[in-house]
Amino acid sequence: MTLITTTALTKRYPGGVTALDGLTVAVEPGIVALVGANGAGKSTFIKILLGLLPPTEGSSTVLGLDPTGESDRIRSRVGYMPEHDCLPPEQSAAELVTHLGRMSGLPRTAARERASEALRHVGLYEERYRQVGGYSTGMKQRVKLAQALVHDPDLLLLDEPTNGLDPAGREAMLELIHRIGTEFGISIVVCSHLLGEVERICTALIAIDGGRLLKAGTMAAATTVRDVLVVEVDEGTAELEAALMARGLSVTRDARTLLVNASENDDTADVIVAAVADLELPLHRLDRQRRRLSELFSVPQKEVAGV
Ligand SMILES: Nc1ncnc2c1ncn2[C@@H]1O[C@H](COP(=O)(O)OP(=O)(O)OP(=O)(O)O)[C@@H](O)[C@H]1O
Repeated sequence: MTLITTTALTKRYPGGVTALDGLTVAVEPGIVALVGANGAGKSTFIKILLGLLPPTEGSSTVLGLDPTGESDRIRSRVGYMPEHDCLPPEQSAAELVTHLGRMSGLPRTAARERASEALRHVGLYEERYRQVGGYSTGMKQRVKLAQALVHDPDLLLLDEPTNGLDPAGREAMLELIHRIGTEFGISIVVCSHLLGEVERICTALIAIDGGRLLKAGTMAAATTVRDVLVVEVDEGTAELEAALMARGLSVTRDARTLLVNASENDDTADVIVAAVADLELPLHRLDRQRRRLSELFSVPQKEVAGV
């Protein structure tokens, strides 16, 4: 079943801001990156999917359900990690997550057990009876993730889960999200304005810009390879550059990396390997250059529309 669909989804806030503007997407299950600059409309999109906000126009489905009429059913199957810190400081993580499990409809004992389990998954089991107010930012983010997981959802909507974290904390959070998505088989939508980090852990992408769809599809398609081969040798870069040019290849050099145009000749990789062997150089790397996700946002929108 398609995870999320939207048709011409539009949200205009009172006061005239158009946060979403005719967004049409269909997303398959997996770990989905919802990317866009600050103010692009990501939080608005998530809130509409949860049924917390009505759209001005258009429609959507989440797990086949309609957020405008079936938001209770959606919230029983979807876990939501909001962007901002909204945790009561005097409660322990165990109390808080149990309470939110109860609110999701779990009986008391099941809520307590599920809360312990969710806190174990996010690495807070040992600390679960401490007051949340004394937690670090990383621990607070993990509590928010645990409460999103407590009722065993089919889909997690995570709004900027790495916000406020230092590089090590971000890395750990991304690893955790990836593990939850792959080991538990839960679909996840991760909102982020940091392209590099979602590029690594997500299988699909929805990119929005000013409330409009910039691109949607698999991450592999979004970062498709280019007709450029990347060559690195441990020594002899200049010699190799000259040898490749002598063999008629078009080469540009970027420090220790040689970028070789491979669009005109299928044998380019073979020619490179032969040149490296002739010069008896230690080959360190030879592969196709991938397009980075960040490049999506640095090209004019009309160039991307047809991709
Ligand atoms: N309740 C509101 N009333 C009026 N305008 C709003 C409201 N909420 C959001 N907006 C505006 O709608 C636009 C999209 O906001 P939204 O929060 O959805 O973007 P975002 O991509 O999640 O950004 P951020 O990452 O900064 O939260 C912004 O211009 C924002 O100022």
